[in-house]
Amino acid sequence: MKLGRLNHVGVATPDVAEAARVYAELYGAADATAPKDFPQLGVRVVFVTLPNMQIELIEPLGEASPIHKFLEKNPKGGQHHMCFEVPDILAARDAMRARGATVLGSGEPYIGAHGVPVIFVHPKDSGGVLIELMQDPALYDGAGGHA
Ligand SMILES: CC[C@@H](C(=O)O)C(=O)SCCNC(=O)CCNC(=O)[C@H](O)C(C)(C)COP(=O)(O)OP(=O)(O)OC[C@H]1O[C@@H](n2cnc3c(N)ncnc32)[C@H](O)[C@@H]1OP(=O)(O)O
Ligand SMILES: [Co+2]
Repeated sequence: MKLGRLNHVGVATPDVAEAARVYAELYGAADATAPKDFPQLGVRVVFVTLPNMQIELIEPLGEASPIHKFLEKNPKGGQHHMCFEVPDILAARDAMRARGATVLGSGEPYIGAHGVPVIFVHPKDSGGVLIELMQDPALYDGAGGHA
């Protein structure tokens, strides 16, 4: 298993609409979706699309959100994770474990905001950077993840 394309950088923020305004007005990155809630993932999301990748602005939906603690520690928000595409998410999960990394949660891939299965690798395994691995959408056949 080796990393493929950088799909997105996740940025935690207390207010995705306000963060999207900053990327549009300060950087001219105005190709952004409307805020959308993903209650099953515990986040509200705006995708800012750039020529080569996306910025995924994420706001917590309540205290059970996986980014709630991060925002408690960083109230103004900050860079949260990087997401790379992989050709086979189950093979990637197994490779991470075989190489001694900690796959978060149950380790079962689940459907992320892009509609394909994802897993997360603990930040302690990558020098303090939380890594999301995403099934390459072009190679997704509908298998390997649950909603
Ligand atoms: C939009 C949907 C989806 C997509 O489709 O793209 C997403 O990207 S959603 C993104 C949010 N979801 C996740 O992050 C899921 C996986 N995350 C987790 O399981 C947890 O958040 C975590 C990474 C295990 C952290 O656990 P938590 O309980 O929130 O905090 P702790 O205080 O226990 O953290 C332990 C340790 O890790 C450090 N940490 C926490 N978050 C990060 C981070 N984003 N980047 C780097 N380091 C992080 C934290 O500081 C602690 O360190 P120590 O104090 O040194 O132990
Ligand atoms: Co993400």
